[in-house]
Amino acid sequence: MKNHVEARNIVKRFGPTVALNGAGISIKEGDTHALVGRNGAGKSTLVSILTGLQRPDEGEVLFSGEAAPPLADRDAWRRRVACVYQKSTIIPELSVAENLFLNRQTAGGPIKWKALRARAREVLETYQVDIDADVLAGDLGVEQRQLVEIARALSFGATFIILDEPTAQLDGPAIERLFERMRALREQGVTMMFISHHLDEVYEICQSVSVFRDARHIRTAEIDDLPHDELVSAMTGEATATYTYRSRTAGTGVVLAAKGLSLTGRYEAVDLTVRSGEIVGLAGSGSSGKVGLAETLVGLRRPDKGVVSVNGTPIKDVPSALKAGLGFVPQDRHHEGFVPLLSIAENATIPIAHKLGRFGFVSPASRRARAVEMIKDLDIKTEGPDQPVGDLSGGNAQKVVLARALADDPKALVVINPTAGVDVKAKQSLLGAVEDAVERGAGAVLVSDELDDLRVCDRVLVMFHGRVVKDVPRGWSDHELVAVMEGIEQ
Ligand SMILES: Nc1ncnc2c1ncn2[C@@H]1O[C@H](COP(=O)(O)OP(=O)(O)OP(=O)(O)O)[C@@H](O)[C@H]1O
Repeated sequence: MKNHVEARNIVKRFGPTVALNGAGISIKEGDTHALVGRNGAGKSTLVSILTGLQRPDEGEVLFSGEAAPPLADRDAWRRRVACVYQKSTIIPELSVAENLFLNRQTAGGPIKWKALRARAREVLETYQVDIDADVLAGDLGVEQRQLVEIARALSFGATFIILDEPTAQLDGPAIERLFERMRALREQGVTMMFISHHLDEVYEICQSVSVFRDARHIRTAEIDDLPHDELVSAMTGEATATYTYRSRTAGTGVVLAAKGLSLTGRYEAVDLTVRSGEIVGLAGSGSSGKVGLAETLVGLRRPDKGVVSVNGTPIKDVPSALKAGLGFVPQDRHHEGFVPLLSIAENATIPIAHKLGRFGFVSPASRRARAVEMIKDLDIKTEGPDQPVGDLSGGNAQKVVLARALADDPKALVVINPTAGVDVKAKQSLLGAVEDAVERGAGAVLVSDELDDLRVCDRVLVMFHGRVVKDVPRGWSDHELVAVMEGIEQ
């Protein structure tokens, strides 16, 4: 079989950072090929080069043995390759039909809306996407948005699709549906590159894999020839021990409490207490209400009924929650998590600004010193504390968000999917940092779609259709927890 896609000897620099250093990839026609590597290894940079969004400083890209088109010829690129990005490129204010035909070269003249809608319906039908072309894209969930993006990609004629962490925001059943679709696409001859930090997914859906480390290509193998531990050591350059979950005894002081909390359409009648020295997990499927509940606990949402108190103080919004001693990692780090133009030092230390200097003055030196400490603790890959967070790789930006939540030595901590987009090894430092904070006396709520994250919890509250249905103590099996999450068992 010929190679469908090849990148050879790619060098890409961003100022002093070498994001790709002579790296390459070669993907066989019809393969679903994984690209794996630690945060900052250069995966997204390769994606931007393979999709013609960035020009490499050196090296070349070939499609079916032919040189890639000039960067300016967007349509020629769209016919060869498409990408479903981590961050949706769908425009929420437009309808699904408009999104499908966005940027498409038309014969000129005014847009014919009726014809456009009809063509959109045809595209959706061809690719078996069961979504109304007239609805606003902003009203679609993550899963549906991805399907629209995939249909859009295929309708340009692309036979190579890159899926950049497509599962990061999906729950278990939605991931399975995505995999079903990927298998069907593969049967139709579509070649795919799949990026994920979940190695079990790589083993489930891919036939071959390339590993990048520190801007270089390390290894390519058939998936069956590369056992899990070898894959992890290719990624990290060392043997990595499995995480040891620590045991602890909760204190008596309640640091976070909710009583009779309800928010119409999201969750109902929730009572919750978190004590100092304990981690309480919140688990449930996408529609369980867990994220809505967590967002209420931090003051991002106002409940219709009930009260939340942090350290005994009732809160009404985010500032009052922070003042009462809360630290939190939001679900959508791109919107609420950090300020991209500010440096790591500034982002990571915003909540401790009042502690670092006297009379409200934060000395750049102490801010820098604290940031350097956090960069080391959380293993953030960066040029240094003065680098803007917007320039960091996705996973490293996520670490800055956690660093910020922890900076003020919070009494109560609420973290929503803190390890999303974070590599295998870095996950351990993040979970370790949460466990450290709890050992220092904080109480934490950890909301996660990942069973491995939930294992650090002393108990897990499982939500189903807006209600807490079970309080599961430590020591559960995957099967047991999933059965409760899916409403099969109580
Ligand atoms: N626009 C930019 N300006 C400066 N540096 C950048 C820019 N984009 C990427 N980098 C740097 O290039 C390196 C590679 O980043 P890249 O986003 O490709 O990593 P990644 O493998 O996709 O990581 P992740 O798993 O966290 O998404 C990182 O050190 C990053 O900080």
